[in-house]
Amino acid sequence: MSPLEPFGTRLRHAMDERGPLCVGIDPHASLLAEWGLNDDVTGLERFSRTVVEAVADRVAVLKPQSAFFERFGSRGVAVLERTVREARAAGALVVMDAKRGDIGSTMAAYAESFLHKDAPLFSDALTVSPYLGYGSLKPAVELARDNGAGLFVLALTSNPEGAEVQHALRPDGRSVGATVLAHLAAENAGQRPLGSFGAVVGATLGDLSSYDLDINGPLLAPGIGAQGASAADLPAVFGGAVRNVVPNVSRGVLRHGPDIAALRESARRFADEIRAAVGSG
Ligand SMILES: O=C(O)c1cc(=O)[nH]c(=O)n1[C@@H]1O[C@H](COP(=O)(O)O)[C@@H](O)[C@H]1O
Repeated sequence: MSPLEPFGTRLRHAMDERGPLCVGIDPHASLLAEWGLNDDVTGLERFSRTVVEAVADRVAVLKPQSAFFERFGSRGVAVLERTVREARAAGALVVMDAKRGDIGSTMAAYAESFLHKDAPLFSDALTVSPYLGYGSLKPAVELARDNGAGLFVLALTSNPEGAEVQHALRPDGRSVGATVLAHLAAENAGQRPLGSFGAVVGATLGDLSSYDLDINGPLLAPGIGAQGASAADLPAVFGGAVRNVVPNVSRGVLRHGPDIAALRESARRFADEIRAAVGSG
């Protein structure tokens, strides 16, 4: 197999072709019940297959949330492997939402699990936490680079509890979140058309003009739909960086299942709202 182009390059092309929407695959127990499925591995598989069938051939990114699969043990993880494979085969990029973060030596093993091209769970990108120190992510940065993959580093998360860590001021007067963004900008310097090392920045956060979001990398923006933000909020939150935003919607789309046409229609509506708010090109 020929080596993959860098994640940032592949993502930019996918966003240009399909629009920037990322649909989350979050098989909450409550959603399985709403879809008339059992809260077991069979229900999990049915749910995930349905989402992939509905949207993997039309949205740029799918983001499976690993915890919802892990809770079923090894059989759930096997479903996650198939979900990743099938979503990628249908042309979507897969961001594995596992929010890993550890000291450098064990971070390397987490990176091997998701970012090595021969790993059963190889994904185009992985969500990671920098809160053991940004430098602890170095093995993941290096492995991602070697394998054409990317990272989304939690910078300014969508949940209200994040502020006590992310807004905390360092001795140099900069906030912790701003420092994470600065590290990412350095990682992506000179990369065209887009760097592979993204930040997670909640769409729920209001005006972020005091932060430099211009990291030359993608900004994964959860919070639209169930958490109260809307596509119309994106320009005010992200300013000039809005062109690099990958808005994530999970429950806002998933609640329309299990009907494939209804899932597609919901994803299309969100994609249209995003296009209207952000503009194309
Ligand atoms: O990394 C993430 O994906 C993430 C970061 C964050 O700050 N906030 C956040 O909601 N997420 C994830 O994004 C998804 C949001 O789901 P909905 O609120 O259902 O759209 C969930 O899978 C969350 O775990």
